[in-house]
Amino acid sequence: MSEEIARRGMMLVLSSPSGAGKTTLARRLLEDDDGLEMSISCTTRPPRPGEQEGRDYFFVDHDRFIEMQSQDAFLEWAVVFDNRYGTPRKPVEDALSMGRDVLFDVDWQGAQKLRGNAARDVVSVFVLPPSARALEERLRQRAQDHEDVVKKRMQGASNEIQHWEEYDYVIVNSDVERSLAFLKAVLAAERVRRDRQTGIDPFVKSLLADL
Ligand SMILES: Nc1nc2c(ncn2[C@@H]2O[C@H](COP(=O)(O)OP(=O)(O)O)[C@@H](O)[C@H]2O)c(=O)[nH]1
Ligand SMILES: Nc1ncnc2c1ncn2[C@@H]1O[C@H](COP(=O)(O)OP(=O)(O)O)[C@@H](O)[C@H]1O
Repeated sequence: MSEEIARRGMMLVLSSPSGAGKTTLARRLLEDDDGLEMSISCTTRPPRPGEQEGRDYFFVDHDRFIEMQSQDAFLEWAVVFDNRYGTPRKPVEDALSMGRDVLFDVDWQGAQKLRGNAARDVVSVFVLPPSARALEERLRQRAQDHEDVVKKRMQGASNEIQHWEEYDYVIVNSDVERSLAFLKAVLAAERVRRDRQTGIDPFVKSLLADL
């Protein structure tokens, strides 16, 4: 059984313009997959209604964020829509060393930095909205951001989408169930990549020895 064979954990990176649906997809994927854990970022952005400390983000003030930067506590960090966002280093390193997979919801800058640190371990997926109108509707339907925040995110969408070609996989998120099925397929296929299965070589050797 392939489950018994040791392998390195992967970093599954999801990016999209704000509102395309990556948070929704990430939550669903985490519910259905025990081998995957979320990298919870720190942010200086204020919490939205319903967001929980330690589940959605660690909400920190600007000074604390700068302090963490100076302590090298982030695997990567970036400024997005005037706020700072950063990936705490330790939980990711611990999970990967235990062969667990880690899911990241980061922008194109974060994806570039993670690839720069560990290209072999990164599998990246870009999520596109089916249309500009759908994106705007989703941003408004979320109804948790003020109008000027929605406008800023619509304006930022083209900038984020410019980077779609840097990603391994691209999913047009028309229907959540369909997109989720694609994401699960990516995860399943990437888990059985030969070079990710560190235990496959000794396994094959012992198999051959028993023949
Ligand atoms: N580089 C980087 N980007 C992040 C991090 N956490 C969140 N982001 C990105 O910051 C952007 C804004 O996130 P957020 O304010 O939660 O709004 P959302 O786009 O509607 O989910 C999104 O593109 C996220 O992917 C992080 O730790 N590092
Ligand atoms: N495939 C989809 N079809 C319709 N609405 C969607 C779809 N995916 C997400 N949404 C909705 O769009 C809004 C933005 O989704 P969210 O996951 O918060 O996006 P992101 O994390 O990319 O900013 C939410 O209200 C969510 O319920």
